[in-house]
Amino acid sequence: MPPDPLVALRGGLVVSCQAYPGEAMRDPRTMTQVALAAVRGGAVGIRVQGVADVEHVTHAFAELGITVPVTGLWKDGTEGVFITPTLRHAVAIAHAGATIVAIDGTRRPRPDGLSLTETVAGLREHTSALVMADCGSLDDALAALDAGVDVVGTTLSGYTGERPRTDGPDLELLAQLVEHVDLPVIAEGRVHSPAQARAALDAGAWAVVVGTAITHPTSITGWFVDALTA
Ligand SMILES: CC(=O)N[C@H](C=O)[C@@H](O)[C@H](O)[C@H](O)COP(=O)(O)O
Repeated sequence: MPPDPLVALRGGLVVSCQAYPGEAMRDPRTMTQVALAAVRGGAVGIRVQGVADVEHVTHAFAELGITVPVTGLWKDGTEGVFITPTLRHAVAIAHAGATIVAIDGTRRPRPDGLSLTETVAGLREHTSALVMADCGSLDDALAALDAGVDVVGTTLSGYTGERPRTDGPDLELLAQLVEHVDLPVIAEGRVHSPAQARAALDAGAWAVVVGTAITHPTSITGWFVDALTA
């Protein structure tokens, strides 16, 4: 059986609460409020970006007695390997309070020259956090399994060149991971409706992460505006 925090996520919705550089909502207090609203709505997990947001959300949860596991990541840059790209970033996110640290789980060279295996080993040496590999293909996820991660996600499908950027979630990749990777598989990326979330669970996802469609008002507004102006 997987570790307890992963058991807590099973069959549920994880809400990713992220604002991008320069946006009005990019503030740890705002993201904490969004996270609290998501928990009130039934989210079984929260995903947040950056040391300050992880600290703020985990402190608020502790004060309020909320035990929902927090997955943390640190985005550094926008090109190539940018999701928790190095061991330094990963350790900082774990020390900020994340129960699960999401890291780039692709086979691309990492900026600090460490392999994924070395990164996972380093994280285990310095912290007790679980490790989620954000993958872009089946080969990524198989390599991540070998590297010793605890859970894999389809997070980077459509963003690394190995898979097409589907309109909705990459259910085909999800099914491949569920069949071939003996770890919990999290569906993440472009889940834009409750029906798509349900389809991901039905395809074998351990849990479903939704970000933009719940927590990014600028994108959601744009979808409506596009519909009105088409
Ligand atoms: C590719 C990348 O940078 N993904 C990031 C990972 O944390 C976030 O920007 C996404 O919002 C998150 O994965 C959830 O996906 P969606 O927002 O599509 O529901």
